[in-house]
Amino acid sequence: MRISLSDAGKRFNREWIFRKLHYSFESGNSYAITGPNGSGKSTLLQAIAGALTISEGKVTYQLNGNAIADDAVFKQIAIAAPYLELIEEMTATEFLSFHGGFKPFLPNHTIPEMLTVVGIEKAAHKQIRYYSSGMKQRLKLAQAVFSDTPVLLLDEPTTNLDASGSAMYLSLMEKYAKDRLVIVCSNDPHEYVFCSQSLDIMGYK
Ligand SMILES: Nc1ncnc2c1ncn2[C@@H]1O[C@H](COP(=O)(O)OP(=O)(O)OP(=O)(O)O)[C@@H](O)[C@H]1O
Repeated sequence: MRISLSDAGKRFNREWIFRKLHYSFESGNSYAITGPNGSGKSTLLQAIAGALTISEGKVTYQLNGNAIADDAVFKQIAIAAPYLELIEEMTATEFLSFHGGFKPFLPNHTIPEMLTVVGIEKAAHKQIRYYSSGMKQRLKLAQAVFSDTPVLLLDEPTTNLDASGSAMYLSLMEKYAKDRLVIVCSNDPHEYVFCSQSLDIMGYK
């Protein structure tokens, strides 16, 4: 998978968040998008995900050398981000099962196994509304990381996680980031320690 931005720019009202961004993201690599609070990391990630229309330039997607239509892109991308809501009325088991109906999970991974890996197996049948913020974050990571997609987008992946949760996240990356295209938006070097490439959004103002 290859995601290319050419001359990409995004403006909210009169303010350019980023501009003249030429960059290609390729499978087998992990990228960090860095920059201070409010600099536009999440905005850029949303543009990469195809969830936000850019104001100028182009975002294109290629799988094995073939262009992917914009409306087929979502099947290729899994994302975990603070602004993406869980369905609070569901249990974690129901939520992952519902999600798996749209986007299959990696083969040979059952829902109980996924919940065990992220450490919330005891709450498998508890409604998400009663989860702590760290438990919700663990569920978001499970949903994204175990999706069978070539692209994995993570915005502030260790938000609300304790030390064991942060270690769990890094071991997930060690196991499930290889061969995929992973992009992490972060201010915290611990979250992107495994990334080989980094893009400082302040260079595109
Ligand atoms: N829908 C919107 N309408 C107007 N302005 C917006 C909108 N979304 C984001 N912004 C602005 O765009 C800028 C970049 O926000 P963004 O959330 O992308 O930054 P960030 O680098 O991810 O920040 P943080 O590190 O705090 O998460 C901010 O000034 C923000 O107020």
